[in-house]
Amino acid sequence: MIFTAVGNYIHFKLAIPISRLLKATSFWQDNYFIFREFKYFPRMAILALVCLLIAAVLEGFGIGFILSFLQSLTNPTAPPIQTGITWFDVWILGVNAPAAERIYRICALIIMTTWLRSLFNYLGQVYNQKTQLHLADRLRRRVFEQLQALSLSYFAKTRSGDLINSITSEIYQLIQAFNVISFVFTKSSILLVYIASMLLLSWQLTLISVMLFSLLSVGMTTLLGRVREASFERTSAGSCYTSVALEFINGIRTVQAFAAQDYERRRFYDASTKLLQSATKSVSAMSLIEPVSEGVSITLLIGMLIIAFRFLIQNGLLESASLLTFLFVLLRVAPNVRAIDSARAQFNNFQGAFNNIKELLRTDNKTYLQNGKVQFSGLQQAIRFVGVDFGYDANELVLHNISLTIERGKMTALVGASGAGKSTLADLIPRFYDPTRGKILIDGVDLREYEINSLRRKIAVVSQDTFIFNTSVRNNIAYAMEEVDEAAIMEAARLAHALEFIQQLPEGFDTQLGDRGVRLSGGQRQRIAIARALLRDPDILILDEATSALDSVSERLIQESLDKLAVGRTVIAIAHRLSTIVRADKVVVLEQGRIVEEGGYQELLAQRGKLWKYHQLQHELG
Ligand SMILES: Nc1ncnc2c1ncn2[C@@H]1O[C@H](COP(=O)(O)OP(=O)(O)OP(=O)(O)O)[C@@H](O)[C@H]1O
Repeated sequence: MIFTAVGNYIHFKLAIPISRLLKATSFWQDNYFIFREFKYFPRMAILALVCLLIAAVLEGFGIGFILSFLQSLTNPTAPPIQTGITWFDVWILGVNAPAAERIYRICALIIMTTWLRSLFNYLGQVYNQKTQLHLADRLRRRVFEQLQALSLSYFAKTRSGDLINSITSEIYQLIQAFNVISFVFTKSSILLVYIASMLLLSWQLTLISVMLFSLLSVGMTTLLGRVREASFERTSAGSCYTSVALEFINGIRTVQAFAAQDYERRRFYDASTKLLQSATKSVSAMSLIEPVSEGVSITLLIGMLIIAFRFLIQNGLLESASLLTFLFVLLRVAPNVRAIDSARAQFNNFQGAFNNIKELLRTDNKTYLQNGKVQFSGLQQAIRFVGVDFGYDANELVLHNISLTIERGKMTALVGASGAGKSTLADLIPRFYDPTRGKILIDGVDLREYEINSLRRKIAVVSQDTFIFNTSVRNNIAYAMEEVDEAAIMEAARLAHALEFIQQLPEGFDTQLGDRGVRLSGGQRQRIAIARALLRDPDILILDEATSALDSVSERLIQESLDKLAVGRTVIAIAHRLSTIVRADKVVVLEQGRIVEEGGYQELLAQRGKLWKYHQLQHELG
């Protein structure tokens, strides 16, 4: 018991000096958000630990048997090593049997423990890897849920390259870190067993070894700090590299059109060089750990030998044979200590990834849209904006004191110069953002009280930048809808005047559209978007420059379809071309985020105000 307690104490001293232990405590607290994931697969994690622990204990037994074997060979007349457990000593070790038989028994035991250790090591590794893969899966899901819950403003402020880097490379690194943790666990368990056997041989030498190796570990802390620092730099360089690469790929047309290959090459090479430099720094710092650790531990071993010889053997406190055996064990201990130091270095190397994922999963510094409970079954009367202010940045308002009523079944058009805030105003209705001040009521209920998905399911938005997924035409039109009638998809495509070009595609509705719909023209993408909106049969239809990418003939045809679709629905239309909104029931003119005119189209024209000016301008420009 005492030996185990001392061993435990010494083991911790050896593997993690006090200062590191304190840091480690805060480390567990800091990273609890990741460790708590283990509760979802406790059986696997526990099995991994138990198997690795059994393997470590078996390794200890193996060493004990080897020691016994060596002793039997070098000094056959000496009394055999015994465990003190009578049945084990008599029946297994055969202490009463002749020397030759004892040697055979020990050989058999060495072979058996080696095989058993290998088996448990294998099982431990399998469960360990499985645990890590499950952990990676859980973390990926958590990150995804976090991204789903975040307000759009977060995405406006964050580089997509950073997010992709977190979801891919950083999570991978984090899992590598867990690999290192289990490695340290295994090695520490083995060390514990070694230290117990060292204590049996000489507690004085054990104490000195533990103190010296602890000093070595403390000395390593400075080096580990450098590794940690380098890891943060590498994470940031990795994010930057992914962002640059992503922008280059996404913007390849613009890059080529502006003959910006040299400019992009410089950006890419810079990012790649920074990644190289930070990775080299981290590798150099890490590579230093092993040789330093090796040099110091060999020096310590020789020092031990001198101390033992000078003080213990000469004073008769230790026999030479015991010293040799002790050194044999110590020689096996040293590589384990070095391995643990290296693993600590590697672990520090992953700190950047830990911080990155932790930062991404933090909830206290991000904006979320609060979900309501009221199910939205459809607009009954009107959408009312009451004194709404909004700013993407709280200090810089984009909309000022908007008070507006959008009546059910009517078409409301938003008109104004570029940047006046039309799209922003429309974005508040499906709650892409919440007002900074004031409120929006639907049938008298605050928008925030509605269950967000029930609300969004009744709204369709056709915007200027349509996102086309890399899947078939059919799946793009019926995006995220299950069990949709084929005839309904065809009808939506027909109404959006998309049927003509879809039927000419090589595989019709089954044609894969490529990343972001690169295989379609701007106008074709817009038609797919209109078909997508029509298929949803929405209650509220937001058309934000929905026909801007179409030629005038297509625009007229689709406008007719949209007009038909608009019957009985509430439509909010944003258009620069006034011809598309002449049938609007109400026109709202915005200027620098303020409503400056509101009324029927003809009525406003008659007033010869802002709308009339726009009208005149467009008329003059033809
Ligand atoms: N995601 C965003 N983050 C920060 N500012 C934004 C964001 N989107 C728009 N803005 C700013 O808000 C203001 C209003 O933009 P908005 O897109 O609503 O104008 P708009 O009237 O629809 O213009 P356009 O007719 O050119 O589409 C602009 O000054 C714009 O720079």
